[in-house]
Amino acid sequence: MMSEVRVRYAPSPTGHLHIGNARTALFNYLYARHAGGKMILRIEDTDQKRNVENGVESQMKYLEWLGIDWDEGPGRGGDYGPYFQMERLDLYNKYVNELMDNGLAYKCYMTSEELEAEREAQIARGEAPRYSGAHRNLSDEEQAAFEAEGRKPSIRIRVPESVTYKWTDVVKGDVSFESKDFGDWVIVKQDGIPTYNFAVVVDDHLMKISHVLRGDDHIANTPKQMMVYDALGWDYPAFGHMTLIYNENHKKLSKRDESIIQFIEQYADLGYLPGALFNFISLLGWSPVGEEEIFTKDEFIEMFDAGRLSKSPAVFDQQKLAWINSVYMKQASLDEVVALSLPFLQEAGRLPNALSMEQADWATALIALYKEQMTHGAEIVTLTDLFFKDEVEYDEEANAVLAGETVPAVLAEFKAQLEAIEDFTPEAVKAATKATQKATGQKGKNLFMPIRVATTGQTHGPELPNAISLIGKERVLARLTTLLA
Ligand SMILES: Nc1ncnc2c1ncn2[C@@H]1O[C@H](COP(=O)(O)OP(=O)(O)OP(=O)(O)O)[C@@H](O)[C@H]1O
Repeated sequence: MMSEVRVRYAPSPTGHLHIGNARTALFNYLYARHAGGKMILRIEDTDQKRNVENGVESQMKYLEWLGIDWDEGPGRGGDYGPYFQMERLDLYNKYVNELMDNGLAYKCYMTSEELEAEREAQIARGEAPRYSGAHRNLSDEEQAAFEAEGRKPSIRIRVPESVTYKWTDVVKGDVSFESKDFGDWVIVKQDGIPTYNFAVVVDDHLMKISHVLRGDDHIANTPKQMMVYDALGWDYPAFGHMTLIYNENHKKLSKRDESIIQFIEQYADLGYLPGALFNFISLLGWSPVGEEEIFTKDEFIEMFDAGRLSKSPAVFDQQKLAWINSVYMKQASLDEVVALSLPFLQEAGRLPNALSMEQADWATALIALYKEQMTHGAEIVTLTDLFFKDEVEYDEEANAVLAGETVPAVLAEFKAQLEAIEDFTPEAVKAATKATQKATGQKGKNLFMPIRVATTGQTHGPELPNAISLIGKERVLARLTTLLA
């Protein structure tokens, strides 16, 4: 019987969740859910200098926002809270001691200055720098002397001399590394905290992880981790190293890159829909069979096949994300799109926070007008600019339309028709347009373009009678008066 599929997403809380991290989390999630297995979240917080405030909360909050959940953990604020490595130090120590007792790990007292000098000398000799093994075989007396000097040891694993570490990677196929290319490396730092590559192995083993799926920035860590599996007599999990997500300048997305909008939180704050992000990220470095690109989460779970993971890096294309989000906005109900967009109009001071019934109806009609073309919630503010100001600006294209010979007659008639309207509804505006056509003999482009441009300042835009009705009688008449003066 195949053992249960158990995967994990293991971020360091050194920043916020970006599109690249989220892709790694999401593929683990799809892999687990497709196989009916388990997903585990583990926070790798041992590099304490690099941890940022709220890093953990933010990682968890935006995984959940995306719809990625996990199955077990000791809990922090809930049954399924993640595992935290800093809460597991005793466990790591137990295995460090086991290796020390077996002679597979040892104390090294070299200072950072001594290590640096060793490195420089190796580089000067044209050798690849690596730990020389100087403290591999210290006697008890030598160790005691270093202790007496007040030196604090780190602990290094003994790397075997000529072992080939090879595995069949879920993504990359056969991969191998030679042990001779590694010096004995540190498993416990001088401050007593285990290093990443050691803690990961203890955790992956104890958490019974069956498949380690991570970004290929980790590929050179895998042979080191295999050394720990071997030293502790444990079986390896399957490894899969997914290609990374690059930005449009072909640089790896990194938590520290502030030049592009790349954090999930930023997209949530801009009024993107979680389902759209989930859909978009699922297509980064993975493709379903066929041309279709819009799928629900359940469909992705059903279809997911690690054999279709791409072998070349995927580029994060913000325009494609905007397009996918616009598809989701079209599919969403008007209520959902209003709930998503209205707060942006309120934050921008366009509408009060507490709306009267009339204001709420007006805002709903306004948002409905743009629902089909919006790419995200925040965009409503710029899209609807013309509804909130008295004067509109006419650009070159607009002025060219307004310079038409028959335009003054059309606008004068239209203005007269609007003045007579009592209830300024889209239907009434439509009727006024018809009446203008009759009175002036102008139709088609010659009728609609001057009216559209004069009232909105734009040559393209949403449903015209609705837009004019929402701009309001007073403002529309003022615009026409200014133009006709
Ligand atoms: N650009 C990326 N594309 C895909 N996966 C990534 C990318 N960057 C990181 N990952 C993956 O995200 C997971 C969490 O990694 P980690 O928390 O170290 O984030 P990080 O973004 O690499 O951090 P930093 O940029 O600060 O080094 C790892 O599996 C890593 O391989």
